[in-house]
Amino acid sequence: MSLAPLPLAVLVVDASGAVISWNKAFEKLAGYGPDEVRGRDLAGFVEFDEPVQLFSPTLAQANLAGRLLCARGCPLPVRLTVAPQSLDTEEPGKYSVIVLPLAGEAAPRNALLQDFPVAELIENLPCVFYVIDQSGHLLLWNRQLEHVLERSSEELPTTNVSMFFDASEHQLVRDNILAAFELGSSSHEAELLGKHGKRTTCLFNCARTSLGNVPCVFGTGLDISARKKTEQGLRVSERAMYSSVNAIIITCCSHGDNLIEYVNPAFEQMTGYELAEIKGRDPRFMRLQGCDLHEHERIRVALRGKTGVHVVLRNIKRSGEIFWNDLRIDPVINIDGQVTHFVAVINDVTQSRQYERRLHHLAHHDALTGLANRTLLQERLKHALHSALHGGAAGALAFVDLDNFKHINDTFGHDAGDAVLREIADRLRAGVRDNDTVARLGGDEFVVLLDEPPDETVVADLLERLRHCVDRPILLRGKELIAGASFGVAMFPRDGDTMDRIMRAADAAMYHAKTLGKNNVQFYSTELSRVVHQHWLLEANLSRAIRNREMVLGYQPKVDLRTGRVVGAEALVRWHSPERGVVGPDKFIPIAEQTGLIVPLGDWVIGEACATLRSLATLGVVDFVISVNLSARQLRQRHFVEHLATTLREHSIAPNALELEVTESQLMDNPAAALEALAQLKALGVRLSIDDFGTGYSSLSYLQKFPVDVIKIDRSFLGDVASEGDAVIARAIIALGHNLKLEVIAEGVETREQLAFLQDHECDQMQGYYFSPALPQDRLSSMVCNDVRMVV
Ligand SMILES: Nc1nc2c(ncn2[C@@H]2O[C@@H]3COP(=O)(O)O[C@H]4[C@@H](O)[C@H](n5cnc6c(=O)[nH]c(N)nc65)O[C@@H]4COP(=O)(O)O[C@H]3[C@H]2O)c(=O)[nH]1
Repeated sequence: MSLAPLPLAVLVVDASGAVISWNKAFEKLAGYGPDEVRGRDLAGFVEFDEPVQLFSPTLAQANLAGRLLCARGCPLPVRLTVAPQSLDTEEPGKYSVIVLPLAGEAAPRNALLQDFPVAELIENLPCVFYVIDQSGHLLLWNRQLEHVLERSSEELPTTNVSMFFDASEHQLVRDNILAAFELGSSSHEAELLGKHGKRTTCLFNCARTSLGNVPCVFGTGLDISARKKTEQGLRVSERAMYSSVNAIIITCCSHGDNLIEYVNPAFEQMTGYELAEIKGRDPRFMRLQGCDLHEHERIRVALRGKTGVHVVLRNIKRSGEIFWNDLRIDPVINIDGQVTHFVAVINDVTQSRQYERRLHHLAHHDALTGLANRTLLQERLKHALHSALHGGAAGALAFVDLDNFKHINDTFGHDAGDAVLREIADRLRAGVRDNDTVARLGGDEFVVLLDEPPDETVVADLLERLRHCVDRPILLRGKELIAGASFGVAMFPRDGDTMDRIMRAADAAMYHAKTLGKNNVQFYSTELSRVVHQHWLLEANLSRAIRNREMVLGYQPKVDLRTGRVVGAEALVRWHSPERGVVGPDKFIPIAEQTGLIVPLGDWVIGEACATLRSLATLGVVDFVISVNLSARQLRQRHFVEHLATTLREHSIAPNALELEVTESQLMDNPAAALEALAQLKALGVRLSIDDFGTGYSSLSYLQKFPVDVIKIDRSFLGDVASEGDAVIARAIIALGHNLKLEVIAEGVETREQLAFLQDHECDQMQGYYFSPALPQDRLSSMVCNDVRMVV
């Protein structure tokens, strides 16, 4: 081991105490030259306070006090540490003696420093070291600098140090070196550039000195690249946080609470609160009391568990305005793994929330009336049914169908219809409690869902009251309209334990209310279910029957009352059902009307009647008229006239061989629309007849305008022609028809007296069991071909 660089005074002695080696520091401390040390004993230099047996093989370490006998003459109090050089196995029995002056007696610091191995130290410094002359060139440097600059030691002294930096920093570097020369010291940060692109940011600290009278600056450059990078990163995050459009709150939770430490400008702008006034407060001061409790609980749990959470809730701004927050809270963990802070990012989602709500409202409400729509009704019914099935409380569902809506709509137009629907909606809504639901399913179909009514009597009373409300006149453009409504009610779970069953039961009850003459309230019952079931069965079978051609036409002859000749026939449809036998039209025509099946059925009847006319024509029968009954629904079909023209053309039938019978009530339902439809049919050339005349309330002015050819006296007026009442009406109808230049036909003629009456009053034609019921086509053909006549 070399003792030379050690700053402490050290001697190495053998077991006899003879000095084997020593260092410069010892010479310095004792004031002897090497020749004066060599060959002497330790005892020649040191006086121990107590006599000691020093060097035994068992000695581990000894601390002793004594005096160093210095060359200067005065003994120096010292402490000696003696230890065997046990590691040096080559030279056993050697001991190190470190001589330390006691406090106050230390050699001057400079003296120690002079012995310090400065060159080695500089070389191994963990930073850049340099000495620069006034021209800006390096005089001295350490390995670290070569390494950072990626240059060899030959290149360094020839380059001005400013060249080791980016051009943008040259001035800064020069200024700082100059400052050190002028002011004694300076410090700055700059980035050293390696020859091959390496960049090292250093903190330079330099000071003025001189080497052999040459003024220079020396200093160190500490690599702060990593710190710079972190600082830079922090600055970016801080900036990002500052300029984020999302509001950010940082809270501190180190002391078990959660208090605001920082909010960014976006937060201040969003809430109106400034950092200064809310710093140190718990962010909960902004919450809307009593709302979003579930969300607040989730936040509480997350904060306690030091985890993240995402919620959407309402808070209050400084202005008192409530706003919707999309709030994401995340913990911030320090290097020790402790959660010290939480960062909350808030997005104001008030607008999108309102938009969502609006969409939700639109998706769940009827645009015209604002009532619940089918979707919302189903949701509420599902919920009510669930409570009924599991909680035991019953519910009631009522279907409400307006009785006169179609008439109002057709007569007064759609605007009036809409106004009526809105008014009815208001009345229904006003008549129930807040937790009940009133819905509109479309058209004039309303539904009332009663939430947990006490019993059926209460339901009946309430719906009866609602019915009265709906039945009150509605004032529209100075006219009083009455909508009237039929109510069908199902109690659940008694009448159904699924939504579908409940709806069907209420629908069935409403259908029943309609058949009972409308404007009444009917509850569902099992008996009703049977009737309705029959109805539905019929409905299902009817559509199949039309497809399977189970329909048959009968033809009731029409007789000229002057000649007794058969001049025409009325086509009457029958259903030859494989299960039920022959079913009369009274049973199925109303169902066909309700379901719309009347349209394909009516088309079939017209086609069939045309085929019969064609077959009669081929038998040479001309001037023969077949009439068919036309339903109002057919008449309303948009392309009915074109369709009819096509059918006539296809069968090569002259239009005036076909007569269309429309009932008086159908025409008067919407006279204006009827007038237009009849005019188009007339233009086509077909004959038109008003059926059941006298049963409706035709206004004479309309009657004059309708382009009809025939009026048909309803058979109820021929009941007892002997009675003055019936006879008067029948006579008046015949006279009226003739005055309007129309033919008059009597239907349902059964007796000789009726016939005589009609002949006496010059009625033109008759049909009825007196002469013939409806006949199959072949029998009609043979009757007409054989000119079978009624005896007149
Ligand atoms: N008591 C009595 N009745 C007689 C007499 N003579 C004929 N009748 C019956 O009176 C009804 C006359 O037809 P409607 O008034 O047009 O009344 C028809 C008509 O409104 C409707 N209908 C029949 N076929 C069709 C059709 O193809 N289309 C449409 N839309 N309705 C039809 O069904 C109703 C009933 O038809 P039907 O049962 O065939 O009953 C027929 C006929 O069989 C009689 O002397 N005494």
